[in-house]
Amino acid sequence: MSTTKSIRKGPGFFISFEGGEGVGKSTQIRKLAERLAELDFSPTISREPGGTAGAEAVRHVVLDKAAAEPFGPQMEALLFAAARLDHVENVIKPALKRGNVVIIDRFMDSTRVYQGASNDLDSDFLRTLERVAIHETSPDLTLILDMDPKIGLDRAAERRGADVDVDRFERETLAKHQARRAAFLEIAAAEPDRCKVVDASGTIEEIADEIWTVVQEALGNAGFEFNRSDEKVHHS
Ligand SMILES: Nc1ncnc2c1ncn2[C@@H]1O[C@H](COP(=O)(O)OP(=O)(O)O)[C@@H](O)[C@H]1O
Ligand SMILES: Cc1cn([C@H]2C[C@H](O)[C@@H](COP(=O)(O)OP(=O)(O)O)O2)c(=O)[nH]c1=O
Repeated sequence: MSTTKSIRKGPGFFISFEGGEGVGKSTQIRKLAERLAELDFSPTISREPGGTAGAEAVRHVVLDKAAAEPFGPQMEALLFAAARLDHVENVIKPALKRGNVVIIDRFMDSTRVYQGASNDLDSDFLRTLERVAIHETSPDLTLILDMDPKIGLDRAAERRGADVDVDRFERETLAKHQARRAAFLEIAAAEPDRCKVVDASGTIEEIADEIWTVVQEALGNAGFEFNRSDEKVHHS
């Protein structure tokens, strides 16, 4: 374990992880958090929908097929936005203000991709909700983990075990998951400064190394200093 101290300048740094089901977001967030902790960055880690008591309550409802399906797409989009607003105000903004690195498992791009695919919602409505929910708190860096959704769904099924029911978004057809993959890649192409696409089909360590390279560079560009940035951080 490195004893290197990092020097923080100015506000914190906001990283979101995005991508389809089972692409390895939680696994990679854990890995990144370990490496940041070794440099004394003590990251704040959270997920969406969720992260506060209110947002976790929304999560419980919105990911439950039986409970949420009758709501329809508008109410669903409003609930995701409500959960996000609470999370931004009570967790994300305060942590950034303290100078923390904040890592969130899914954020506004998931709404753009998942709710944005609904033909019943116009883009102005979603844009307005996004503005209301996040204000100016958009990620400094978004890591889009990309791979063939078939592999991700198989991994997610394995993780869950055969006896547990799938959540309502995982149930959908492979074609829908392919369309979401394309939608995430479109966002990345439209916002190349914020979004970096990471090939998520390699081993856990290969992907973690790639993410670490991207994050170190982004933090460096944002004015964070690593006292010994050329030294590879030892991790087990
Ligand atoms: N690179 C990888 N290769 C093989 N299995 C992986 C890899 N990354 C994650 N997994 C496994 O796939 C499953 C889904 O990973 P997870 O990180 O929970 O994905 P997500 O958070 O994107 O849904 C877990 O069982 C995890 O251990
Ligand atoms: C944050 C967010 C998630 N979702 C969906 C995507 C996921 O299917 C689900 C969250 O489930 P979760 O189990 O957290 O995701 P993962 O499959 O990546 O481990 O909610 C939306 O539809 N809109 C949103 O704004």
